[in-house]
Amino acid sequence: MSRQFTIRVPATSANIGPGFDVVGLSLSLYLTLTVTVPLSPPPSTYQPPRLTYTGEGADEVPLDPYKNLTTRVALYLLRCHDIPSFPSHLHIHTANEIPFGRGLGSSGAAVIAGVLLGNTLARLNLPTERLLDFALMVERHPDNVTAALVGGFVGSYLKELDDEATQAASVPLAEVLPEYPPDAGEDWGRNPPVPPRGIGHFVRFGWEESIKAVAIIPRFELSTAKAREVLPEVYSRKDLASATSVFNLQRLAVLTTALARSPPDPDLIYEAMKDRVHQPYRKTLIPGLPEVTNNITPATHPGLLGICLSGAGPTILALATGGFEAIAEDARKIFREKGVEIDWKVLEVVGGSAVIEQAS
Ligand SMILES: Nc1ncnc2c1ncn2[C@@H]1O[C@H](COP(=O)(O)OP(=O)(O)OP(=O)(O)O)[C@@H](O)[C@H]1O
Ligand SMILES: N[C@@H](CCO)C(=O)O
Repeated sequence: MSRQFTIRVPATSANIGPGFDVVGLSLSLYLTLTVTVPLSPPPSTYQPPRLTYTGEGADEVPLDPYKNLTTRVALYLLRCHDIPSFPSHLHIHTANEIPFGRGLGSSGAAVIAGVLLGNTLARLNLPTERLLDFALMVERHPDNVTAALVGGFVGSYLKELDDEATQAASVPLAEVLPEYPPDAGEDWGRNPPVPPRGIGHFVRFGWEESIKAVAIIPRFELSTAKAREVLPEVYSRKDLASATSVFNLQRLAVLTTALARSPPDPDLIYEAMKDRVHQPYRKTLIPGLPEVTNNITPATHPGLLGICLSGAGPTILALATGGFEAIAEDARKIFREKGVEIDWKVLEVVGGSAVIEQAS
């Protein structure tokens, strides 16, 4: 006899141009975990989870449960609730459609899957806001994880915490997700830091359902860490006064409502999806980025609404109501001139994560 449940987490695109670290959109590519928990495992010795995996990232993802991001996050949640280890003889099969390191929120999805895995295994029934606290202890910008958890077009901020809570939320990642010893047994030493309550806050914006997302996905990986390293450590006073921050704030304020309007207005949205905070710096890592975003416009490509870098890149996200193939194939030509090959998909904006218990 066994208990079986499935966890399904969508891909996400963060930023949508001006909303750096603020907005995210959940998209119809999924990370799916099928979890089997034996109800009466052999009594003899403890057996750690057995991981199997198919799909995107299969050639690089660790199958050791003490090294894999999803299971390490699940163990973090369990240990914060005084549960020292996974149930014995657990089997977790992952089927993944979200490419790694492309700006489609693969790590955010893996973190949310881990939080939901811990929550469901231990039947903790934590509310969404508390699940988000745990996710934010691992992935410290809220845009991807919030959209992956709650779904849709979402804006989020991190609450200003008091000194004690700020310290608790800023512990090094190595303490949240320690390197477990290779001969991991029952005794892990002291428990990891429990997240303060109410770190992340969010709101779901409206979304006009005729708008689809064309993901133009270069065939190379770019880690978020590397794409954050190229951002300036300090923005100048001139940048903050006008050129950068006001430019982005003006556009973001318009964008959050413009994407809910029917029919969507391409002139308004194309301009509102421009950015000066992160994309100009990331072009050094993504050959063809400015050429694609400047040359594919509503005037040249009817149906296009706006175009931006997806998350930390290298994927380009085009929001459109039609003309998908022309948008993607013209982007392909521009990228090819720079020596970059791409794949593309038309994605829907979807709901958030789901956990489905199978009747046993
Ligand atoms: N399903 C998964 N299982 C385990 N680890 C994963 C999984 N998906 C992603 N990861 C880890 O996350 C890394 C990619 O994270 P990274 O933040 O660099 O990019 P991304 O999340 O795909 O893009 P972005 O944050 O810009 O949307 C992978 O190299 C891998 O280490
Ligand atoms: N807001 C993040 C998203 C990537 O995880 C960034 O652009 O770096």
